[in-house]
Amino acid sequence: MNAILSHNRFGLTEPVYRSDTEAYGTKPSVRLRGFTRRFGDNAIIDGLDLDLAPGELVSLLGRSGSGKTTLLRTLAGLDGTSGQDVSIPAARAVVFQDARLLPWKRVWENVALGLKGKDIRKRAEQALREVGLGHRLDAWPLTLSGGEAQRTALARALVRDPQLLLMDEPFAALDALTRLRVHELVLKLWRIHKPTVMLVTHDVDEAIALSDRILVLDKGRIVAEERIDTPRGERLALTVALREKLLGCLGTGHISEDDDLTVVFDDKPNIPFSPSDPF
Ligand SMILES: Nc1ncnc2c1ncn2[C@@H]1O[C@H](COP(=O)(O)OP(=O)(O)OP(=O)(O)O)[C@@H](O)[C@H]1O
Repeated sequence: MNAILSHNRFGLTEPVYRSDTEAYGTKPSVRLRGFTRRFGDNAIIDGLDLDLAPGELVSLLGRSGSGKTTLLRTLAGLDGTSGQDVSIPAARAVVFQDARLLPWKRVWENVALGLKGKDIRKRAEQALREVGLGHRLDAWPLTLSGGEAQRTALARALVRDPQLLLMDEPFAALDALTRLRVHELVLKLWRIHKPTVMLVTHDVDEAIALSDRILVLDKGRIVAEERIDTPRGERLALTVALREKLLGCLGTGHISEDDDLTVVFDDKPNIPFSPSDPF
């Protein structure tokens, strides 16, 4: 069980205890039925059904070109969904792989960008404190480290109090140690604010460490799904077993299922090799 404070951005009240695996609400936060997205004649997303429960943290794995970003853009409302059976929350925020900060605006101004109403600086300040950057409010983005820039992007998303937080490989450009620290931070913030999260990642271990559920997308369809009930603190042993299975679903990301995976030697019989061999 994790002791957290009940969610009120401007006045933290009594603690609420919530386990990692507590059941979520029954009414989905995100619901797609038979969703299709075409570019020309190609159905990049092909008749997809998807439900995300409120407060659920779901990772989306898939080879390059499988449609992950296209799906994320749909959930962000950045792509046309008209005439389709799509239900997404109104309050959404996106964190991209690059922090996308405006270099001519100070850190707090980047976080406050587009906010309306009173106490905008105060709200930005509060969000920046939450990501551990209360001391860099007036800094210029170009003076931030990669991890700090991504934390600023996270603060900019959080300050909007999103019901749905979408993240497109937000940790990919960070070094291994910084990535682990930002994982911890994201989990801490997620436990406090409980947005529904869709995380696009290429990193199977990251998906196992963070998620309630992992989806594997291939050619615009969900081809594998793993629900993880093991508490996050106890996932190391699980990782070893589950990563092989998920890597099997993914291939290497470079070799397609249609490729001929047979090597022919002159003096030996055909030797098949596996997409997970380290080439
Ligand atoms: N605006 C567009 N016009 C035409 N084709 C597009 C457009 N956007 C995406 N595609 C195509 O849709 C397919 C899926 O792209 P998408 O970016 O969703 O894949 P992805 O799984 O996120 O890949 P990656 O892991 O490499 O980022 C690709 O073949 C891409 O070329």
